[in-house]
Amino acid sequence: MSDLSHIRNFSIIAHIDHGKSTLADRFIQMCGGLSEREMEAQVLDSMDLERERGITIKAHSVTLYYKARDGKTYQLNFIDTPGHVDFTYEVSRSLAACEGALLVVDAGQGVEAQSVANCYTAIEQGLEVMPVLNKMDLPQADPDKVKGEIEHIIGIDATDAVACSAKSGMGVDEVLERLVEVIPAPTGDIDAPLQALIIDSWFDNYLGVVSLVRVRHGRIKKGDKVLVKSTGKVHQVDSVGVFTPKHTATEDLKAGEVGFIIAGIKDIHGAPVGDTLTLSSTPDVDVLPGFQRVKPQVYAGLFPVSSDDFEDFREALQKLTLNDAALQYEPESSEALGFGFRIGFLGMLHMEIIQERLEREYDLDLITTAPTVVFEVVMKNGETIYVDNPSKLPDLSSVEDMREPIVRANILVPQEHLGNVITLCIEKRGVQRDMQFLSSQVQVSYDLPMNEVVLDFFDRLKSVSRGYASLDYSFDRFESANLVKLDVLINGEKVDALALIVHRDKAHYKGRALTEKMKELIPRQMFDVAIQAAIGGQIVARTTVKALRKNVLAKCYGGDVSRKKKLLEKQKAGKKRMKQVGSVEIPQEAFLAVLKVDS
Ligand SMILES: Nc1nc2c(ncn2[C@@H]2O[C@H](COP(=O)(O)OP(=O)(O)OP(=O)(O)O)[C@@H](O)[C@H]2O)c(=O)[nH]1
Repeated sequence: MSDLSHIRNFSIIAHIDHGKSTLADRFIQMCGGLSEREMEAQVLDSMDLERERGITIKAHSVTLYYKARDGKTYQLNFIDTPGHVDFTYEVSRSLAACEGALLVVDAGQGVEAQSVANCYTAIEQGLEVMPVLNKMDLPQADPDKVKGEIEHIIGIDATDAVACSAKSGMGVDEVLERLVEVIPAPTGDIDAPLQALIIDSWFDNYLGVVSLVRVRHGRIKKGDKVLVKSTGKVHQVDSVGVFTPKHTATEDLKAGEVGFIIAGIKDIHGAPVGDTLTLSSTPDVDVLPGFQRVKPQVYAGLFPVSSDDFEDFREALQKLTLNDAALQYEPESSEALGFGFRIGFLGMLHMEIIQERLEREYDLDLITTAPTVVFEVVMKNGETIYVDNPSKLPDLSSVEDMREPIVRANILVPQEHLGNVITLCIEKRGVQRDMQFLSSQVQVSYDLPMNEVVLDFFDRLKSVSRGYASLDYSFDRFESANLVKLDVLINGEKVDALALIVHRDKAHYKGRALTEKMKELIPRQMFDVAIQAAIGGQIVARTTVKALRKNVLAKCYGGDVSRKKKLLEKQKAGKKRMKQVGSVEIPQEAFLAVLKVDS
């Protein structure tokens, strides 16, 4: 057996904004991974979008060398995890590479649902969880209260929780000391045949596919012939190394270590996440337990505003999937919007990010249709189909049963906001499953239709609880529901891209609210525009956008050229995201009007 006692592999579990990135930056600073100049704010959140939104999406790793008080130098491999509920699946992957996890809790804010869920995952995977109280510099920090919450809600001992401030640096050395003390060293045999788990793979424009791996046994070095177990393909290793966080080549990667491998693999499907690597000389090595495949939860159609952009759009999607295995798409054609793609997303945040990347990085103008979940439809002929597009719903006369996805949602909320949260859950057709009062917070679970949750539930929950409630949810089952298709007609023409699947009890209300909202969003045109909502053949709501009477420019005083120009520019910018449907110009917002009709 080899000596791995100097290695610590760990992740940080934290709710969004509790300070994970700030703490990681401190670690990097203290362990000298980067010079002061290179120490750009929040190095781990490297993607522009991530930085702007201040959230961590992709799991990365950093290898640091920490000289502890016992005089020994430890190799710390920190695997980053995303904090947002849409990306929960990436968490369990990152944890699979670790022996321990730091549970970072904002000492002013207390425990939040997302960290509870991730903590349970860590405990299930057999990790040592070490609580850390962060933001101790804040006046509202209440360590005793938060320790109590960690013990009550999560059920781990928090008496020895280390208190620190990632921002000021206070107590951070104590966090590192405790880390090497309580998190176990990995086990593994350097002399055994190579067995390595792919934690993540991404496409780099210069390097090709880069895979982050955790080596269980054996060693791997440049020039080795590596075998990808699931594909059976052999590739020659071009380089191995670690992120310090700079991309740094090393001589080899050994049992217990975490680092990257580059082996001339063309696309990420050639190095699937959760797969096992070995050497071509030892093809019989056992496959390590992998990860559950992620399934998209939300689907939407995306269409280029100009049909000339279709091929560019296809190429952009191909490139994005190189880095995002969760992204799935297939061509879709709509009578109203022409050719585009139906894309599956993990959640609304994922959708927004992809949309933004397509527009920013690939300079595409796209129209997105209202997102929908997948419905299970049992046909009278016994066949079961899955519908991810309302306009593809079969005629109800041939349908035996319609089923909608139900999620189990766990919500943590301070008592004073509980009433509002319950009201919201009832409004969203929720069924209460459990409620527990814990010191200052209440933990409630609800079964909720996923359709109600993915669209705006999270935002509503935040607003009814003044930001204090937190949420974690996961798919539970399909359940029969009285669902109907709500069609929208513009000047008497059904617009397929505006169709929705809704609960029958809410269909009339939704139809009215939707047509009202669309009336506000569709600009006045040279003629009246009638907006109708219909269920089956029956019209349930109608509004009209009155024809435009005078030229907008007439409003400006004759001489004010700059103002005129501004107005024209504004109109032009607004135009970019409009789509001509029949004779009517419909703006992007009108396609997403359903997201704005509740409350
Ligand atoms: N006062 C104070 N603020 C802190 C401390 N640690 C982090 N912050 C601030 O809290 C905010 C969130 O910190 P991040 O490190 O970005 O949080 P995160 O958990 O990484 O968030 P995600 O990347 O979105 O998961 C930032 O504005 C930090 O400056 C601390 O110890 N004290």
